[in-house]
Amino acid sequence: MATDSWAQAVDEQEAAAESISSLQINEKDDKPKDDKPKDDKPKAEANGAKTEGNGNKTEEDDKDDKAAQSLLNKLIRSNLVNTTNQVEVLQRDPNSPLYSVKSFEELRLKPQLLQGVYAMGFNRPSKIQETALPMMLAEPPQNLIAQSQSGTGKTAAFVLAMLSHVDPENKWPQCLCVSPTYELALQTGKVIEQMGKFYPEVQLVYAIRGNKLERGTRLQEQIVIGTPGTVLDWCQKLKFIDPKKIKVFVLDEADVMIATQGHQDQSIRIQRMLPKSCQMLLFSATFEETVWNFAKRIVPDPNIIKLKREEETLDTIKQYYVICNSKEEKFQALCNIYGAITIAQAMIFCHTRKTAGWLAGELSREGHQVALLSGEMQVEQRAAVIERFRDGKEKVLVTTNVCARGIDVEQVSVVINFDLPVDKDGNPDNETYLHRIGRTGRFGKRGLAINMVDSRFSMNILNRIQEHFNKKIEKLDTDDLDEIEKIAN
Ligand SMILES: Nc1ncnc2c1ncn2[C@@H]1O[C@H](COP(=O)(O)OP(=O)(O)OP(=O)(O)O)[C@@H](O)[C@H]1O
Repeated sequence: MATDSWAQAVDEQEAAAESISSLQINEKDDKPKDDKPKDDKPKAEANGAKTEGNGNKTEEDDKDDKAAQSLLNKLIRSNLVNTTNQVEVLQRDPNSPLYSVKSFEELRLKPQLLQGVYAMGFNRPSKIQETALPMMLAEPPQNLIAQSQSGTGKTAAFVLAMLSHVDPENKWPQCLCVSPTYELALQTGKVIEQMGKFYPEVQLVYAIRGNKLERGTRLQEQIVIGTPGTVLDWCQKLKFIDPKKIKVFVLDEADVMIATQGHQDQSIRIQRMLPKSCQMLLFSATFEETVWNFAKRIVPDPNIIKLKREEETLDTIKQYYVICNSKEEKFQALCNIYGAITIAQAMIFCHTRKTAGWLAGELSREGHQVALLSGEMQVEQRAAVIERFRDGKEKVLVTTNVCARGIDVEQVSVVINFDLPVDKDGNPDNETYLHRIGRTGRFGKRGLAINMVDSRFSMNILNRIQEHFNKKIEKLDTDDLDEIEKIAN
């Protein structure tokens, strides 16, 4: 599909890739192992708690790590790594974000919650769960700003923290969790319901548009999950919640809550109503530097879990790019991919509603079961589309950025960037890129991310994304079916 007009751009691409390889070598040689600024040192680390990437390993730990690594290598060599036991293998690989040395029992969860965790099929905590939970459950409560790769169990971590902190005897809201979208609030609410299944004394209420309560209501539910506007109304105007009684405040997808003007105003106004003693927990897979600094300013004395740039991408998600010359060629490439590999479910991201609508139409004509989701739809409609997709009623979801974050659908094996994510100034939107590709490869599953490049401009965006994450994105020729087949193995 590549044409001559692309030759130069491809050369630039390959040159960029080469410079990435050499960058990697330099990074290893020159960069200090821990590049966190000194004052970022988590309090809990000082207390002896283990945090990601700390240097306090004992010889015994090293031996364990080596043994785990050697077991992993053996398993890989003997082809035992398949999708069913992959999570288990990753949980024993010290380099994986799913690695843990503790069991859920050791995290001292209430028996009802332990039962909930096991009923959800979780065997061991992930790295973020193992690291963040002791910090979140410590007494006196400590604030936390935490970053961990997409799909590594952040939601489960802060849900367990909220459920642990609730006093079921007290019939009023004690934990407040704010999500950027209606769909995400619903999804997180589901996790609270599942995890709290054996803890029926704890109740949950959704502060989302459409949930109209009578004036004068005083909520009895201990956990409130919602979107910032409605939560603010419930605290301030309608007084359904007494903010002074809130013990835990969670900002999910914290970077977008801070970076988006409207969300930021509302979140800060909510925060100002909370008591000084209220624990603040901020979670996201991405924190751009300025947002990170802002977060540190608004959260008093926080514990910090931060990824190094090269840790942000997941090795379980293989990334490719395809060169095309028009949207029709991109569509053809997509058909070739579908013709060559079995795709359980796919999410396809477009830059505009118009392209998304066009693409959904073309895919339907080809016989695919397609769902279309874009920003102009009513939130309830959007939630219904996601629910159908989650249930497998449609196999392809064509969407814009509205769905880039947080949505957790295990069966998504491929993410296609039909258009690469750019911000309003035409620069690469690295954070959105990471969130989009993170819709696949959930909790150790393998995933494919395929980027469609259709101009010199988008080639440049792709190069800059590679440079940002210091991660090579391989070229894929979608005219060669054997080559496509290979990437799925
Ligand atoms: N310890 C665990 N063992 C097995 N599966 C888990 C565990 N923790 C979470 N999961 C599952 O992994 C998937 C991803 O988890 P979750 O949605 O919490 O990730 P996340 O880090 O919040 O993702 P995102 O960054 O996309 O918001 C979910 O389907 C969840 O049920």
